[in-house]
Amino acid sequence: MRRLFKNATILTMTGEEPLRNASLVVAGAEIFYVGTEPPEGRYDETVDLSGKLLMPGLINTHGHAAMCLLRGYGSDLPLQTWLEEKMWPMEARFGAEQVRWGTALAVVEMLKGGTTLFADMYDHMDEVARVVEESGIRASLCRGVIGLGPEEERREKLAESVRFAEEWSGAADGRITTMLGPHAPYTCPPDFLGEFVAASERTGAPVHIHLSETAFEVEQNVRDYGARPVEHLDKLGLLDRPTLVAHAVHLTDAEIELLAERDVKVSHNPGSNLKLGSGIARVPEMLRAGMRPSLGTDSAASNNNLDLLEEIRLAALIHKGNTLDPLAVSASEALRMGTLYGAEAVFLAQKVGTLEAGKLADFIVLDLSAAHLQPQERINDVISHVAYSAVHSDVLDVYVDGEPVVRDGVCTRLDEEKVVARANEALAKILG
Ligand SMILES: CSC[C@H]1O[C@@H](n2cnc3c(O)ncnc32)[C@H](O)[C@@H]1O
Ligand SMILES: [Zn+2]
Repeated sequence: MRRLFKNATILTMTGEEPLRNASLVVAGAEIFYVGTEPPEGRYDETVDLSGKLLMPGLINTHGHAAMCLLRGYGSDLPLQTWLEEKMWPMEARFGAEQVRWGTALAVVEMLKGGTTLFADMYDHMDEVARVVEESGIRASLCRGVIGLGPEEERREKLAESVRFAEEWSGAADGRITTMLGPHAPYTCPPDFLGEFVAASERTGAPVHIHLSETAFEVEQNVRDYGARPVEHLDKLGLLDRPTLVAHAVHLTDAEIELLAERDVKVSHNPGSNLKLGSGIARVPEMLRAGMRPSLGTDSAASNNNLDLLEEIRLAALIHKGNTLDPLAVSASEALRMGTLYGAEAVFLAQKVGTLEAGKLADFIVLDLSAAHLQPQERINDVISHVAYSAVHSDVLDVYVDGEPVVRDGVCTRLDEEKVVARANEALAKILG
């Protein structure tokens, strides 16, 4: 299948300037051409994108999709209370059905908001993978493991994490990649984390873990293990593995240097960190140290949505306010965080994250006609429009692997009405 998208404003995310009156040619799952002089030839489909913007799909690098079922439950609590008194007791009642429909609900929301790739850490991951297969989205998945139980249970969970990573890697025509998911240094004892390091060495799977999300967690780690979480993980050899850390809010200068040196990938989750009162990550310092932090929503229970455009806007705003520096995170940097740096964070930068010939055709089309995106004269910067003004309902079409998964704001492969009904039923069942 060859498709020509023409007359668009295109943000390739390879340079600063948008291309005007530009074209994108997709052949099969790949981008064949992007620029202003499309090759002559026959196309199976030609799409006129006058008045529209075409850009790489958004990449959500940290979340727990099935927790969509817990949206609006347990709000306004700090992380530890929220987890221990609200989330974990409810999650203990989740089975495959809750994870399946909670995840489907999340995927509908993410796709419609322009997310083409999400990273997920949860239980019953076979269900999550099946939703990814069916919906057409791309995902980096790991079985999240809390290692606070008895030895036997821990061993089973680690084995399950490895089985999942090996069995699903490359599934759904390559749309699924996998990682190992020890939940956090405060839920996985050091010897257990060491076993994840060994499993990562053996399988080649990267590690996805929560890190230094709250001041409490850092103090607890010092009390329990005599080191802050970053040093703790480094001593265990975990940071020598390809690693994605979620949050990384409470870091010292030396820790930022170390994470940069180890090429550790960060998922910055501004919405969740604000809602749980965890703090504001030192993103400007990370950028100055040469790191390329990506963006995540975390779950809908702590955010309360899965809207990457909103995280881009938050990232571009909160660090200016926090540092009193309007240059702290620019609009174009925030857009890179939501696209290219996201691809790097899930180790897929060779394949997605920018629009370039040879890369996979994961892209979105935004309608620029709404009042809140005007005017569009020479002085009005389209990058600024996307970062500060665009909202999820501006997303018209979403393509993954060159195939439309959202058209005119409607999911092509998931039935939204059915997903909403089943998600509500699945939650009702466990509430009794
Ligand atoms: C073991 S599966 C994942 C596990 O993570 C929990 N979770 C959700 N949000 C957060 C967060 O912000 N920090 C730490 N842990 C979080 C979720 O409830 C699952 O149990
Ligand atoms: Zn999380």
